[in-house]
Amino acid sequence: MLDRFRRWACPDLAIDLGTVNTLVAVPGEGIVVNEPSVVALQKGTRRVLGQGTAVGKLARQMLGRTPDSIVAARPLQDGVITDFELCEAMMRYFMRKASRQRRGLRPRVVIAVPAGITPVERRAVFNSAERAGAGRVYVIPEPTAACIGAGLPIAEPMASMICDIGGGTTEVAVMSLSDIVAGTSLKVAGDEMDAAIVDYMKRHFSLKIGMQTAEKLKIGLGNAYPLEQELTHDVRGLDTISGVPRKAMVTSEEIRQALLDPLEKIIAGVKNVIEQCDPELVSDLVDNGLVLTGGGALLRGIDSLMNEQLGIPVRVIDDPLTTVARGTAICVEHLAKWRESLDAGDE
Ligand SMILES: Nc1ncnc2c1ncn2[C@@H]1O[C@H](COP(=O)(O)OP(=O)(O)OP(=O)(O)O)[C@@H](O)[C@H]1O
Repeated sequence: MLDRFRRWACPDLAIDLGTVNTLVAVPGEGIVVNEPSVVALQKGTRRVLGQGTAVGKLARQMLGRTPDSIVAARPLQDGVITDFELCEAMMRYFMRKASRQRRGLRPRVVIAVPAGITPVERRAVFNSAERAGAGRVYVIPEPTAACIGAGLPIAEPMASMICDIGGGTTEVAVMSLSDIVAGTSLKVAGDEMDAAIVDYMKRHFSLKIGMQTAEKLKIGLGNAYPLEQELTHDVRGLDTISGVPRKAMVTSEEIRQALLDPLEKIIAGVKNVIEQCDPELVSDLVDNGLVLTGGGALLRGIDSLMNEQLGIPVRVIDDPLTTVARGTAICVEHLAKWRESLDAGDE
């Protein structure tokens, strides 16, 4: 009864703290916050603009376009907190936005983090969340949350395989009997794909473009496998020879070429995880295949490329950008059942 009242007064929160996007879900309400992991600051200070509200969508609009007095920064890189203070400010803003927090009541929070996180990086997550206003904090490995969100039968004595391609990290894991039996965290994901496009445009078009333009090209034209109808797109940037702004036309074949290197690294990581598995589990994978999730799973043809290279069925989950948040929310909803297996930060 008391627990029900506490949950009503101050709902528990599920947080997918991502390099590019942060999502917060509330049991019974679904995803209530889905915003970029960006904070805008007054240059030379640690003050978040707008009295702590220049966070997320508003701050993202400022990225790369800010006047000299304003800096837009990301508190996470490669899936881990690199700016503790900013992460705390960002979490405080998102948690306030998500909960009907009453004075003095602190929500219980479950946060999804990369499986390969170090003890220091993990401690930073607990500290940031607590200082941002959380009560009891638990962390769950992202691949576990992704498998739960994807509805994979992870409690069964058979292999379920997930590859979560985010912005900063790609998490690959094979789960059986509710445990990760083999896995890896690669620091190759959406950001590295954007950087590969920036590099390609410089080398092949003598055109300097920003990371946001590269991301737009990746989303608009990006692909991993030949398309039935190839696409083209105009791109604007700075001519690196003449030093003046210029337009160029890019094709989907060229973007596919640009993305070759990061995609090869991700596929090599998946192969490496399969090699770590017992032959019995490998034989399960032949039937059950690989499930792709995270924003990178939206890259056109990535399932076909992986299927061709790995020889197992590969499918992209519906709504891959929210899988981890949805899986974390299921844990929050059944916290009494999951509590024992979650990391509560007690040394
Ligand atoms: N249609 C698309 N095609 C290719 N990539 C996409 C598409 N839509 C989004 N992305 C990419 O997905 C990435 C963000 O995915 P996601 O929100 O899953 O990452 P994250 O959780 O913030 O990162 P991480 O898990 O590494 O901390 C970005 O790099 C974005 O450019």
